[in-house]
Amino acid sequence: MAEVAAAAAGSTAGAAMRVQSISQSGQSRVPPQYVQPVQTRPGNRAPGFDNIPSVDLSEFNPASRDRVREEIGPACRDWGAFHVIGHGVPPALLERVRAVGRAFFEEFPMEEKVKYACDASSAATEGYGSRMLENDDVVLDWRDYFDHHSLPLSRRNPSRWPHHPPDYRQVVAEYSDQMALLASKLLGLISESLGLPTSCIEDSVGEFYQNITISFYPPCPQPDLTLGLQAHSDMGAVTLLIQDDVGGLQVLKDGEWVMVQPVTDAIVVILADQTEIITNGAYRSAEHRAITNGSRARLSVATFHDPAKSKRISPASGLASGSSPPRYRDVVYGDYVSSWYTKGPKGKRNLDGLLL
Ligand SMILES: O=C(O)CCC(=O)C(=O)O
Ligand SMILES: [Fe+2]
Repeated sequence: MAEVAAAAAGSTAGAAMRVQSISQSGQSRVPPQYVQPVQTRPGNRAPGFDNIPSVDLSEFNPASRDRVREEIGPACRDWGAFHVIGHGVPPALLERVRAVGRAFFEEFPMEEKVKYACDASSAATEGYGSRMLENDDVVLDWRDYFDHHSLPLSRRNPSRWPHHPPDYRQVVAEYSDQMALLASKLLGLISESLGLPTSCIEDSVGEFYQNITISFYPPCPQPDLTLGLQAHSDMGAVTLLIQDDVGGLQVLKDGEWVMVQPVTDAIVVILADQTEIITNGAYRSAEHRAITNGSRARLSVATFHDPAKSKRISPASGLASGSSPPRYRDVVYGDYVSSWYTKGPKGKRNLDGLLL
């Protein structure tokens, strides 16, 4: 342990232990804080499904809109997560954002990385971090990350983002804009697939508060005992995620963990909790987690689209009236976020707490 502590000593703010430092120290066992209790360990793969569903948005025009809606509806209802292909975001940009992320984690020395450390004493601050929750009694995730506050533009300050490689900031800014456009297009289709006006869900969410989190999961000496990221659903409206070819994202489907197999150039769409509330439970947020890998480092880039903290979220009137009353209590989004960070995700317990 002394070596691990020494290897992690490069961290300053909050003295957070960096998973990458532990991984590089070459220990054959993970420190005890990373060992999951038996019931949440990765276990065996579910035999039932090879992958989450896939929806092709190419040739997206008024004539194909019906087909796309018909595919998106069941994917949202039965899974809450699906791949989109033919999404119009240039594959070179997806590759570039993965490359700049990898460069930060793998080419920057630790003493440079920690200059960007996020404020470990409060939740979801921008920068380089290793712990999602402040609470000390939780099992730790085998993950380091960099969180960027990217939209609205008033929150975007690229001077707080890594300065290397030289195009890091420009790539992340361009990626942010492309993801917001795609999120808006998807929320429109998702609304239509429920018979709602195109803008219904986006109007309920309001202006997007977008964060981009690049997660880095270093090789783990005990992948059977650990999780890269504990089971959770995302808090906001919709998450767009890309991963590399290592794979490790899993989605819970009918009580079994299904591997999200990497699909070249695809983007994973993950419905988040506010969309479940707005659709009055017609569409469910996806419970998901990341497992670790014994030999290869894995990188993912998750782009979250959330309401403003002051926004009150409630089921859409078109889905919660007459014979189908509201199934969720209204919530001010900022209160939802505070409670999520205080209690921790434990699957979907925060959303379940709003059920009427
Ligand atoms: O790395 C992944 O695949 C999952 C990331 C994720 O779920 C998150 O950041 O909320
Ligand atoms: Fe997530």
